[in-house]
Amino acid sequence: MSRVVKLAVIPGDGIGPEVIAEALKVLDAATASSDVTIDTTHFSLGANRFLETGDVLTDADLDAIKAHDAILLGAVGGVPGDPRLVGANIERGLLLKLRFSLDHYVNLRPTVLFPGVASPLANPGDVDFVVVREGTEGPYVGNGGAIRQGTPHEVANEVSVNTAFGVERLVRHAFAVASARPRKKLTLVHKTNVLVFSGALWQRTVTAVAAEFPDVTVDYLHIDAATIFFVTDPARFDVIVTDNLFGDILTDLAAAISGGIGLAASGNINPSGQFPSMFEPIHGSAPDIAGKQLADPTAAILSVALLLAHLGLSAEADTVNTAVTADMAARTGEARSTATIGDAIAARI
Ligand SMILES: NC(=O)c1ccc[n+]([C@@H]2O[C@H](COP(=O)([O-])OP(=O)(O)OC[C@H]3O[C@@H](n4cnc5c(N)ncnc54)[C@H](O)[C@@H]3O)[C@@H](O)[C@H]2O)c1
Ligand SMILES: CC(C)[C@H](C(=O)O)[C@@H](O)C(=O)O
Ligand SMILES: [Mg+2]
Repeated sequence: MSRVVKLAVIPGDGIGPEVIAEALKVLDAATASSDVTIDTTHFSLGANRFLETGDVLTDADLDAIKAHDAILLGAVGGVPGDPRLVGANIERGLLLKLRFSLDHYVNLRPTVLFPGVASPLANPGDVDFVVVREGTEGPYVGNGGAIRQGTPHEVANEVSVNTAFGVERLVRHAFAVASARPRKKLTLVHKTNVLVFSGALWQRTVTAVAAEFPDVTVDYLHIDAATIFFVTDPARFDVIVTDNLFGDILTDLAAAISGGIGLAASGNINPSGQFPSMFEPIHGSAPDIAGKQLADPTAAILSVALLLAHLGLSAEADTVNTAVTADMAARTGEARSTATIGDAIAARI
């Protein structure tokens, strides 16, 4: 009997719809001859929707999205600084609201330097690591405020919230990821020398959970030193566990050293399965290249592979990864449109 997967698709803004069109093309190809039917529902959400209707994410939208098995998102957000979007809070009111409401506490961001892909580093070595970024806490929670705004005496606070519950469940997940990989190495990245309260909680939690995973080697780096090693010796990393903000910044850097932001995929995972997990390229809506077919859809396509693997469709996920790997190996440096790359990858399936 055929399995039906209900997929919520949020193409979003800017290059989002362009890369999602290619991701869906590849998803179609990967599932065409399997016994899985992907039943997609498109949700028109993002800065454009806000400008048209004033809505960001209604309760009805959220309820409808929750009724799906998984979510595929392109990118949301307008031109940074667009005065019409000031106060709209698309990133917090939409993207972060989805991550928080659907309890996406694991933000999984793999980095692989694929054969044939050029890195800006002279000697990158064998780059193959995964950042396990916390997704529901840190300075992202919106615990802050400002007084005397707009005056020379303004005080603005943005509190980083770290709970024992939130840190422990994420750290345990990261250890499980590390334990399942050949090198079995986990690096905590933080700033324990300055962020002494949250740092102590993260450090203590890693030490405690390590006892459950004696096969995993544990390492620690301060965030500033980690950025050095990302550039000088990225092959040293296997699994990195870190907080929401450090993970955000590190994964754009990870993308840059492994061939560019157009190749970097991610999964916002709710491990319990209570809510649908969400898969998206790490990049944003790239207003500077939107509508020109200049965006690389590979990150969105690799996000489809993560989605398929998460749904237990590992054969289909492998098919997508193999097609992308072959396409990357065959890249000559010649510019190709977004659709040309999508077509080429779909054709390899
Ligand atoms: N997940 C998301 O929806 C998400 C993520 C990041 C940023 N944003 C939002 O997107 C908007 C633009 O943000 P930004 O400019 O800081 O970051 P961005 O990732 O959109 O763009 C940064 C640079 O990378 C390039 N780039 C991005 N994706 C690319 C691709 N697939 N192929 C080739 N080049 C690509 C862009 O052209 C730009 O030069 C903002 O509103 C921001 O808040 C959304
Ligand atoms: C748009 C923004 C809220 C988001 C984040 O900071 O998590 C983005 O940069 C990302 O990396 O997915
Ligand atoms: Mg980011």
